[in-house]
Amino acid sequence: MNVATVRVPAKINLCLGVGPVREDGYHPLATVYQAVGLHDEVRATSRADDEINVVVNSELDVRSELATVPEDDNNLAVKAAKLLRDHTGFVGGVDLAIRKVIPVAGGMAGGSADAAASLVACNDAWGTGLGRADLEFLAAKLGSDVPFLLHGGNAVGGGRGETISPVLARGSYHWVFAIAAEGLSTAAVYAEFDRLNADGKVPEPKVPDALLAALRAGDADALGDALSNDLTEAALSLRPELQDTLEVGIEAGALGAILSGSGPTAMFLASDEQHSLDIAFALTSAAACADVVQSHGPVPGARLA
Ligand SMILES: C[C@](O)(CO)[C@H](O)COP(=O)(O)OP(=O)(O)OC[C@H]1O[C@@H](n2ccc(N)nc2=O)[C@H](O)[C@@H]1O
Ligand SMILES: Nc1ncnc2c1ncn2[C@@H]1O[C@H](COP(=O)(O)OP(=O)(O)OP(=O)(O)O)[C@@H](O)[C@H]1O
Repeated sequence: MNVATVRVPAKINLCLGVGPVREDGYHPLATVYQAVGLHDEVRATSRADDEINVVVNSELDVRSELATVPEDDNNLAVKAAKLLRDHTGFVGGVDLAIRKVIPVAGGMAGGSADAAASLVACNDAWGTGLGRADLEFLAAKLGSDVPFLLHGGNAVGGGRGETISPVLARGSYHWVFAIAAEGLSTAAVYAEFDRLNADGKVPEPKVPDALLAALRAGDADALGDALSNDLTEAALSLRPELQDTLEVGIEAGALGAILSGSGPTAMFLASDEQHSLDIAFALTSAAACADVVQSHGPVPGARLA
């Protein structure tokens, strides 16, 4: 019996450019990912038989959403373990234990993070010895965000999000996250994007030059101005009250304020630790969300603990 524990971060999209829906139902993206310091943990304990089991628990169960995380074959961490086993021909099973901190259905890629962590943890516990490139290949099959969660740091995402390329970046950034009481379905937000754009022509997405320049310079003010998210209108159409949450952070002087991915988490850029506390305080006082979390990025991707 071998045990491997992996810590994996959440992601945010500093920009999220969304193009016209493709024939396979996915949308082409031009995004810059950043991994941030909210971590899930996945522990893999190898089994001699062929069972793959999962249990999920959390010390931060602020929302009923945790109950919606499946403890069966639908869990993305289980899918990852099965994919690795099929790919390598390994004979044996695993018990997976997930400690969730990343908000569920929060637009921060929590499920994708657990899938990335499960790949790394099982690869270690089973001794299957796959390298980075093979793990990234499997990650792309599991979901659009999964390859980035292996990678971590900052990266440009293309294709449907699964193609990762490096970005020149410096600086560490202070973030405040407003966690909503109820999650939003990623598929539903993309469907709303299509509905809202049914009449117009959606241009091919592009990462804004101003954002890349801000990251190269490590300039938090410029980064705040350059944050963007093409899913904003769709997410706000499904959840109009998120506009109020964004405004509370803006009034508290956030350098930038957007929704994280498909939402409903709102993210605010602060200039330093004290500013981050001020924004967190304003959000809490205004009861603008269910929970407030301060964090920083970039941080590394899925790693053995
Ligand atoms: C919103 C983001 O988090 C931004 O990084 C991602 O685009 C979502 O990534 P994800 O949750 O890993 O998405 P997947 O599990 O691959 O897809 C979930 C659903 O989202 C929609 N989807 C996802 C990615 C994409 N580029 N276009 C899409 O239309 C599809 O309806 C898909 O069925
Ligand atoms: N390990 C997992 N953790 C969380 N959710 C999971 C997991 N496995 C499957 N799911 C399912 O996926 C749904 C979406 O959860 P997730 O937390 O990944 O959303 P998200 O963070 O909004 O995703 P993204 O940012 O990638 O769009 C959950 O409601 C749950 O049903």
